[in-house]
Amino acid sequence: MPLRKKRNQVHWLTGQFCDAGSESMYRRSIQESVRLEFSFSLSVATLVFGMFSISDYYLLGLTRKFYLLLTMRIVVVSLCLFVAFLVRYGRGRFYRAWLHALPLWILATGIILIIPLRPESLSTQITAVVVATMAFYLLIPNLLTVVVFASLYLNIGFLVAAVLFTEIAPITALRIALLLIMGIVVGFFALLRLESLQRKQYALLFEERDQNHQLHNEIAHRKALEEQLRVVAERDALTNLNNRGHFMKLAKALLQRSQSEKMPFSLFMIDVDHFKSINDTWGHSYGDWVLTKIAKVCAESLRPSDVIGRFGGEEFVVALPNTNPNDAQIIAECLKKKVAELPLKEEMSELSPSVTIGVAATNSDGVDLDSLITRADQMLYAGKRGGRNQVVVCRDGIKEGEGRGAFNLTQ
Ligand SMILES: Nc1nc2c(ncn2[C@@H]2O[C@H](COP(=O)(O)OP(=O)(O)OP(=O)(O)O)[C@@H](O)[C@H]2O)c(=O)[nH]1
Repeated sequence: MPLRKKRNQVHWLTGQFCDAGSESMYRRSIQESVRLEFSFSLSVATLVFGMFSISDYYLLGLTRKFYLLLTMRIVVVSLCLFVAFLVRYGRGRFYRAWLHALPLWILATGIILIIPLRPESLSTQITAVVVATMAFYLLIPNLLTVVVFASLYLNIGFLVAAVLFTEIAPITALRIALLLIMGIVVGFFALLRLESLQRKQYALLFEERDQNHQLHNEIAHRKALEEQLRVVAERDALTNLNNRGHFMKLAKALLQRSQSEKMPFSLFMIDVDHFKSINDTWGHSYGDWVLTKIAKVCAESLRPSDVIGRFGGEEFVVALPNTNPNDAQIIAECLKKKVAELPLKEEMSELSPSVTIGVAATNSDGVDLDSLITRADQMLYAGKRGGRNQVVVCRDGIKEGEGRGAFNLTQ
């Protein structure tokens, strides 16, 4: 049998979970409602018990027996109401589980005590005992064992009192006993069914909650996987920048938007100078480290609206929407400066990293991303040919100047 099914198995005789852990968990979950229901049912039952003083008065008048009965009823009602209060509101040491059993025994004692005080009312008391037994079972749910013992005490005590204090024939005693047994049996099976149904319902709810939880975890796991896949599909593993494909997608959208809004758009091609010699001198892992540092400083120097990607090898590409050539040059110069100031590892102290940046800018509708990249690439190679470590700007296909200071703004 699967473990969960075994844990949720309900005992045929007690109506409780066979597994102690499940039972105590179930009890904890219903504790508050049991306390509320119990104190309410008990208060109503004891008040009804107290109201029988009216019939006592009509039958006995203001006699000694009436006063005795009245005193007994007042004591029973007061005690039971006090216990009902403790069960409902008692916290910590003022609340104990056995408080649920106590008032039932007090009430049962009260009912039994009526027989010696009013033996002539035996037939009425038989009805009262049957009704009280049913009330114990039906109005006080989730306490089957408590109720079983209290009802046995009530019924056996009542039968003994009836035999001792009334002069009934043995056959009548037997008939009363059978009637009382009937009440107990009906009450017991009614509550047993209720107890077992409630637990089965609880187990189903719990199972459902369990499955929901598993589903929730599964969804979270799939989302994390999706996110990982997205990162793999969109990001460059070394620098964590957009990879070439994703960059192209984002940059195309930015260019289209700039063109539809009639705003300028600029593009950088950035290439690390003499990167091969870095690899050759310090090894590939140091080369990787320098690449990630440069990628980081570039990404951090840009505006949130700009998009940067690794184009391949030691080459990066940046799309700058709403950026005219003048601003693009200022930004590119700033990037170049930051790369030159990069703090490096101690053993690389003689290295002064630099980048060459080719900049292409456009204002017109007809230019597509690929031709802009080609232009920026041409500027980059012009910069490399011109001695590296410089920014070369071209706008709308017209190369404006090379390096700092050689920048012509004429369109
Ligand atoms: N460590 C490392 N090296 C790479 C990576 N991608 C490309 N490279 C190396 O980068 C070097 C690029 O060399 P070149 O194309 O000759 O360019 P360069 O040495 O930077 O010279 P210039 O660009 O002309 O200044 C090659 O040696 C590649 O192997 C990478 O992800 N990690």
